Amino acid sequence: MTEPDRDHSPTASPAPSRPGTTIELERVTKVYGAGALAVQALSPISVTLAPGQAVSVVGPSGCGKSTLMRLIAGLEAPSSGTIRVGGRPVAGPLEDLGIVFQRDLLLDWRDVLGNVLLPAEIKGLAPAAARRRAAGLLAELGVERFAGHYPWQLSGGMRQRVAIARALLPSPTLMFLDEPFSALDAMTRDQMNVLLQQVQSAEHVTTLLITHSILEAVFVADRVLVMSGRPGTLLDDIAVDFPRPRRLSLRETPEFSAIVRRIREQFVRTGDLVG
Ligand SMILES: Nc1ncnc2c1ncn2[C@@H]1O[C@H](COP(=O)(O)OP(=O)(O)OP(=O)(O)O)[C@@H](O)[C@H]1O
Repeated sequence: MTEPDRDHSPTASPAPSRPGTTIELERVTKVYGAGALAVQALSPISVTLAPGQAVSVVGPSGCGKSTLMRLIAGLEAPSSGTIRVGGRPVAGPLEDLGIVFQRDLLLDWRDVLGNVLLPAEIKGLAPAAARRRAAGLLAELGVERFAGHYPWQLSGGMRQRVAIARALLPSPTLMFLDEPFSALDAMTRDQMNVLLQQVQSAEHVTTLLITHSILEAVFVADRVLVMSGRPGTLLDDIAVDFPRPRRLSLRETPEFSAIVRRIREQFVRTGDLVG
């Protein structure tokens, strides 16, 4: 099925008035297992993400990107160091968080609207307001015409749009995306990059995007964290202040290319990329 062709207005549904949430990491490490079988996934990482900031994390396979995300989300505990979200130490799974994975995990027996409304049912949100919010998000993501379709009737890109709408339904202040577009074809992925930065701006949600794609990392984010190979630590922290909304033609500019080159050069230096 082809992607719907429409103008994705970032103002299609009202942005929440709350700002995103601050994330602070102080000398966070993670070791899996013990003794001879121990795997040091993360070396000490210290970083602070500002409310509403869109941050990409890019790094070689196995460097601990997903581990970092799971630690911040409270799905696993760090081996040492502290993580604070909204000023409070993370002590368990965060509630005020929408997560999008590479596999969309949509329920095949629920239509699109039913999938998007799932968090409202789980959290006991007011049904009428939840339906209004769902309709606004589906419009913002360009899939409102598919509200009554089932996931198996949608393309991969449309399924991920629905997964993003579902993650954002309760208006979380945090959204984490772990390789959300890596299973999509190149053109759909480009389109999803444009859409994601529009939605992120409209929703003012503090966003963490885990990706292998340097182009995607730079295009979508206000800031790119570059990680070294395992044990992962921060090699670089780059501000990306191109105005929004961004168009794909941004990728052709010398300024964009300079940031991409800077990141590539780090990986060539560490031997994670052939120069
Ligand atoms: N539950 C676990 N038990 C043991 N080792 C683990 C566990 N989870 C991750 N690891 C190891 O920790 C390291 C980092 O894994 P992680 O999945 O965070 O990396 P990643 O950068 O997200 O990788 P990829 O880009 O390939 O998805 C890897 O060596 C992995 O094998």
